[in-house]
Amino acid sequence: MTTLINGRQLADSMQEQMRLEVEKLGKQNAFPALVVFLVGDDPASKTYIKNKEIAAQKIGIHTKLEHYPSDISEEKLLIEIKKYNDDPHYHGILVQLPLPEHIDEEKVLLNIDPKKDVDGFHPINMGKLLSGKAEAIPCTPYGIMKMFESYEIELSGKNAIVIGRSNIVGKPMAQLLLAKNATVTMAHSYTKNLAALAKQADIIVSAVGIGNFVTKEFVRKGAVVIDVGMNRDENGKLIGDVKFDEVEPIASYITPVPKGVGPMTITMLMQQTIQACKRQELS
Ligand SMILES: Nc1nc(=O)c2c([nH]1)NC[C@@H]1CN(c3ccc(C(=O)N[C@@H](CCC(=O)O)C(=O)O)cc3)C=[N+]21
Repeated sequence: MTTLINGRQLADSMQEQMRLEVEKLGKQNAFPALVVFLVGDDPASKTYIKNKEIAAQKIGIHTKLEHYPSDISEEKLLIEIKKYNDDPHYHGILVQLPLPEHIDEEKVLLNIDPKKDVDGFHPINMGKLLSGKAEAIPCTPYGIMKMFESYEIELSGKNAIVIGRSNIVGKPMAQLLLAKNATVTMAHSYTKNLAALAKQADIIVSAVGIGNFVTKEFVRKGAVVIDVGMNRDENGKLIGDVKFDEVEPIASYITPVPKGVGPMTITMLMQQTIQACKRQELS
């Protein structure tokens, strides 16, 4: 029997809790607000941002979109970010990635006030994640941890493999699993015998960005399979990294795409905006 991890449903119930919390905060004169920077017109980025706005509206978080043409200079972008660092009405700042080639992503992230870094991408927050005392945690891995918690999936002593080593998903995911006492393998494009390695794992998290990459050869009977992929097939349909139809019968738990990890990413962003607001307004 395979359990489908319903990210959409978990996201909805968490967002309803957050709505109540935001209502209470309002009575204390604290109104969570998030600014989202979008540079250029990448259609995928626009979809994500639209979904963030829908969630924020449901919860009662104020959002503002700062949309710039793709040729904005790095200097100008940094000036715009600084304005929000200094604006006490905004508690969270998110700069949608990826940025155009001519802008140094690391420099931009370094210029967000770490207190307002609701993505957890600032080097200070990434460093704190390593020491186990992070305030902001990258939203996708954080949302996956909430899925494990909600479905009571045991991590301690389990063999987990994270496929993909990006700063925003793979690396923080591995740290969070490690903190819950999993034995973590990090795999990437240079890893040898990947399918055989993955087949030893109790938990597989795939964040490679290649459709149908994880086939049944990767999955041991009863493994937990988490699909972070957001890929398009030849017809433009959204698909994950996992070849769902053949992996689903083997897995004990599996996330779908869409309505799996994606909605949880957005939910955790909202949660961290609320936390940032509380820290900035109530202390
Ligand atoms: N600074 C920054 N922070 C991010 O958190 C960030 C980012 N940059 N850049 C891009 C990635 C990707 N990401 C997603 C958000 C929502 C869905 C989402 O809503 N997915 C829906 C469907 C979306 C669709 O239909 O295309 C689902 O899976 O059900 C997916 C992916 C956030 N990211």
